[in-house]
Amino acid sequence: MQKGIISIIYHSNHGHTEQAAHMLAAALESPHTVVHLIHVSNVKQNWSTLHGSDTIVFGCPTYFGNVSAGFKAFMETTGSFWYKQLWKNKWAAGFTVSSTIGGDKLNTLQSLALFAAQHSMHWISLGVLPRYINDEQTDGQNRLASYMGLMIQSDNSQQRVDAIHPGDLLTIELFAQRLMEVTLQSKNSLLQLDSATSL
Ligand SMILES: Cc1cc2nc3c(=O)[nH]c(=O)nc-3n(C[C@H](O)[C@H](O)[C@H](O)COP(=O)(O)O)c2cc1C
Repeated sequence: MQKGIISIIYHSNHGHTEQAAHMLAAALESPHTVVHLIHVSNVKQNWSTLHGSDTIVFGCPTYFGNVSAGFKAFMETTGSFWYKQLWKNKWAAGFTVSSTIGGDKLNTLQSLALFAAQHSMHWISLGVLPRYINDEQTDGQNRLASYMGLMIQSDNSQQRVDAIHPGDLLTIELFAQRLMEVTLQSKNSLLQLDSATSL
C-alpha cells in the first residue's frame, strides 16, 4: 500500500489556527500517511510539496466573517498555476478557527470550498454528525454543528492561546480519520486501476 500524502497549508496571526493545524497534523500521523504542515509565509519553499500531495487541507482564522487576509494572499498566488489546473482531481478540505460559537465561520469554509472548486479539486466535507442526547446538543463531537468542514472555537486573546475545547479536539480526531480514509481509499483504487490497465 502506498502512503497517502496530506498537506496542511494554513495562516494564523495569533496562534489559535496554528495550534489547531498542529493538532490536525498530529491526528493525521500514521504508518500509512506522510503529513506536511506549512504556514502560508513558507509557501514559496513548499510549492512542490503541495503539488505532490494527494490531499491539501486549507486552514485559516475567520476574520470579519471570511478568510484572513494572509490566507487570501496565498489563494491569489495560486493564480500563477491555476490556469494549468495542477491541482485538478486532488482532494481538498478546510478548517477555520474563530472566537465565537458561530461568528460566520460557515462563510469562511464556503470560500475555501469555492477556492478548491476553482482548482477543480474534490471537496471533503466534515462527515461527523453532531451528537444529540435527549434532544439537547452535547458539548462533544461536532458541537458547532458544521457540515462543510471543521470549525473550532478559540479564546479571544491576542496574547495567549488556551487549550482547544475537548469537543473540538474530538472533532479534529474524527475529521483526521475521515481525511485518511478518503485519501487512502482513492489512492489505492487508482493504483489498482493503473495496474489493471497496464496488464
Ligand atoms: C480582524 C479580526 C476579525 C475577526 N473577526 C471575527 C469574526 O468574524 N468572527 C469571529 O467569531 N471571530 C472573529 N475574530 C476573532 C478571531 O477569529 C480569533 O481570535 C481567532 O482565534 C484568531 O485566529 P489566529 O489566532 O489563528 O490568528 C476576529 C479577529 C480579528 C483580529
